[in-house]
Amino acid sequence: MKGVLLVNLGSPKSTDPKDVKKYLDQFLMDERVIDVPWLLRAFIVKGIVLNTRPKKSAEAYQRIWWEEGSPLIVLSERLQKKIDSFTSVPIALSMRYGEPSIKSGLQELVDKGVDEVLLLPLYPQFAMATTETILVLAEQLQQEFFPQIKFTTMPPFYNHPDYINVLSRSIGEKLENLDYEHLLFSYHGVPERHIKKSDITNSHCKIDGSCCQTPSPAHQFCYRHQCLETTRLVAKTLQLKEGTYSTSFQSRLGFDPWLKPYTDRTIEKFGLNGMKKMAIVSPAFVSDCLETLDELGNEGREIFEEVGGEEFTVIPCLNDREDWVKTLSRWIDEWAKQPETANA
Ligand SMILES: C=CC1=C(C)c2cc3[nH]c(cc4nc(cc5[nH]c(cc1n2)c(C)c5CCC(=O)O)C(CCC(=O)O)=C4C)c(C)c3C=C
Ligand SMILES: [Fe+2]
Ligand SMILES: [Fe+2]
Repeated sequence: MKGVLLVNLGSPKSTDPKDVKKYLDQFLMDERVIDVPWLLRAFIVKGIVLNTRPKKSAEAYQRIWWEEGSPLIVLSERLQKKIDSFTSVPIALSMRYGEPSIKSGLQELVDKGVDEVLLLPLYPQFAMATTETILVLAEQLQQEFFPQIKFTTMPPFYNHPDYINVLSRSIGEKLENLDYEHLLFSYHGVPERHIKKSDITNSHCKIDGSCCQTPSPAHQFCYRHQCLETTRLVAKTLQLKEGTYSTSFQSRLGFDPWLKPYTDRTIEKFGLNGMKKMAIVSPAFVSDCLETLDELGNEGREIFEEVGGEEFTVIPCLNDREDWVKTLSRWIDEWAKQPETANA
């Protein structure tokens, strides 16, 4: 029998700094997130980051936490429940870090008689730190605990016409009655090194002005290309005028170069240049989370207002909006109708 595992990033169990520390430890010790040799990673994470960041991050989580729990988890659960009501395929929800784990999600499906699983990472664009780490862990778990399971993986949907239509509609609805000067597409950043590591041609990705616009097999795994494509396709769908929108990358950590331009500096530059009204959307996430609610909704707004900006509109993620639920349900049903596949 076929079943689906939706996988999102995960959040700490609570806003207690101890739980935040445990979550950050699991997250940042992942070799696909901080991709340096284990000893150096342990020194950076356990010796430096975990001594300072949990308190600050816990305060940020406190600002956005809901009565039911972490927004990212609550919104992912709502999405799962709604998809469940549209399709007869069993659907489980897991988080890559924290709970519910990928192991428990697979067990839930196996207990229902599932032996063919569609892994559906809830990330539109491929990244080593998101999609790849989910697939690697799922395969490890399969080998160790679930040898009877066959996996199929949903490819990144950054340019899928259904996704682009839903995303464009969600943005269009917000912009319709909004007086704004610029729409910023702000994607979660990654270190530039990650882009080069994922380049299957070993030579294409220069992270310059043009590599992501030059066709290449590297783009199957190029996070930067995929983000720029999402922006381009939405702008085309909404007929946004050149110069009224742009792309930036948020949430950098550490001192290595990350994808540029950086969102915080871009917002600041806009305000310093006299912009008064801007809107921002974050299509690397399908569920609102710390990075949209606090980093954009609080910190981003503060930066803009400090340099003279007046209106800062954060467009929500797709969350559990009906057209998104129906799109995912349709993708799932289409996959479920296909004949059984070999182990992917
Ligand atoms: C080296 C560090 C990080 C990389 C690389 C990275 C990539 C990456 N992350 C997301 C999605 C999310 N990240 C979130 C939080 C978050 N991310 C990092 C670090 C890296 N992310 C940290 C340390 C944190 C924790 C918060 C903090 O302390 O500031 C979240 C929010 C989680 C939540 O609970 O709401 C999401 C979602 C993507 C898509 C990505 C690469 C493309
Ligand atoms: Fe992150
Ligand atoms: Fe590229």
